[in-house]
Amino acid sequence: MSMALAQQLAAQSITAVAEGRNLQDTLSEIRAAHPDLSAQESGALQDIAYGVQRYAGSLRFMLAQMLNKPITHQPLESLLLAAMYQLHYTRNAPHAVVNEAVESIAKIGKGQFRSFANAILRRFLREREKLAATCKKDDVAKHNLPAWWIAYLQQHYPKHWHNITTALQAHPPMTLRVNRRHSNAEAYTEKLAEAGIQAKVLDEYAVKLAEALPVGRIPGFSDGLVSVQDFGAQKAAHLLNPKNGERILDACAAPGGKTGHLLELADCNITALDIDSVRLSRVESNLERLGFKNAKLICADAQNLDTWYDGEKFDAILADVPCTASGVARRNPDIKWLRRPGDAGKTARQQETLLDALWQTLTKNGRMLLATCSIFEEENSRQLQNFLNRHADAKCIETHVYLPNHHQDGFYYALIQKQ
Ligand SMILES: C[S@@+](CC[C@H](N)C(=O)[O-])C[C@H]1O[C@@H](n2cnc3c(N)ncnc32)[C@H](O)[C@@H]1O
Repeated sequence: MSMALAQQLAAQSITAVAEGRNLQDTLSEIRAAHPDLSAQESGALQDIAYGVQRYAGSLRFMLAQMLNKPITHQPLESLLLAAMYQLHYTRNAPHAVVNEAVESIAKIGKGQFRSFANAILRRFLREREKLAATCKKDDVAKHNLPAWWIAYLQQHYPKHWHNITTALQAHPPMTLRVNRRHSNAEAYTEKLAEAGIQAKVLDEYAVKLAEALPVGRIPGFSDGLVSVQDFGAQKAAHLLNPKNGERILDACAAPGGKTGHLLELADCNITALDIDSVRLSRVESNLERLGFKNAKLICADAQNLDTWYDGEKFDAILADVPCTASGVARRNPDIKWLRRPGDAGKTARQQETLLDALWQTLTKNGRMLLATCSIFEEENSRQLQNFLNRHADAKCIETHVYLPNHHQDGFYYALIQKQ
């Protein structure tokens, strides 16, 4: 494999995120432009690209400690960060990492950065333990979160903020939901053990793998025996509690993790809606894999009722509305650096319009579950309160805040009933 290529492409992704672009989309574009990447190169690209975002606070801080003035050339900084990540967090041969990065950097501009890059990376090799120790003195470097985000957590979660920051920089767990129509967590864990895969039972139908695996290696995945779904996300369908024969709307359904779970729980009539046709096609393939053929899939903007609603009310609605995704930032670590302090307020206003439209389609005594994968209160408790203030016929039945920890991501749920 060419380490230089993986490093260069990862550096491209670091530059893209620094310019405000989403990492996942950027990596899809990079892969599409390099169809000949080997599986190993693609894996290395993924590891460096995600790793740098996960630890960008400390990597940038350590880089700054070695500079007299900030680097203003983004591609140069990106290649240095990619190499520093490899030196500090991977087992790649250090001298190969440095040599490849210096050669790539030498090709930037007129080659004026070669000796500078060589000096920086060799110094990092010698002094990285000492530099890493200095990260403890800087909050952004220590928690790998922007200062405003740390301040927000300290203010809103005075008892838990430290655990949250620790969870947000860890690698996310890989959790499976066992399809109750076929098996359960105990029995499936035995199947995993036979395949030499270590796992822990979290509840009757949830299993956490000791290590993340490609889905192709998960026994029974392609036959719908299990789905990959975070433990916190698995709470949603239980809270909505679907019953046989009910008419249920999954209003923001893609990629269909919760749609499949609702159908595993009851033989209900599901309408799964999503604004994004590409993402909606993933709902279709997920349901097909699980063997559910009767869901009605609609590509539409849920708030434009004229375009999709047939006038027949729903017994229950899952409103898994788009949000800042602050609760799942460890799965998409670029989010930490892309979000801005006012973003939760902005998404909350978009959610508001969506929730008001959906409320009109709910039957009397019906229930709507407001769900977000956020830990920002604007999108959660404040959103709920504002909703209750606007709708005299709405009553909150229960709320749940799941903070990110070693078992689950961060989620918020509010079950609201129509009076
Ligand atoms: C948090 S994700 C949903 C995750 C999904 N419920 C699951 O469990 O797999 C939010 C989804 O809302 C969709 N969305 C955003 N705005 C929408 C709108 N106005 N109408 C319908 N879907 C929308 C997005 O395309 C995205 O797929």
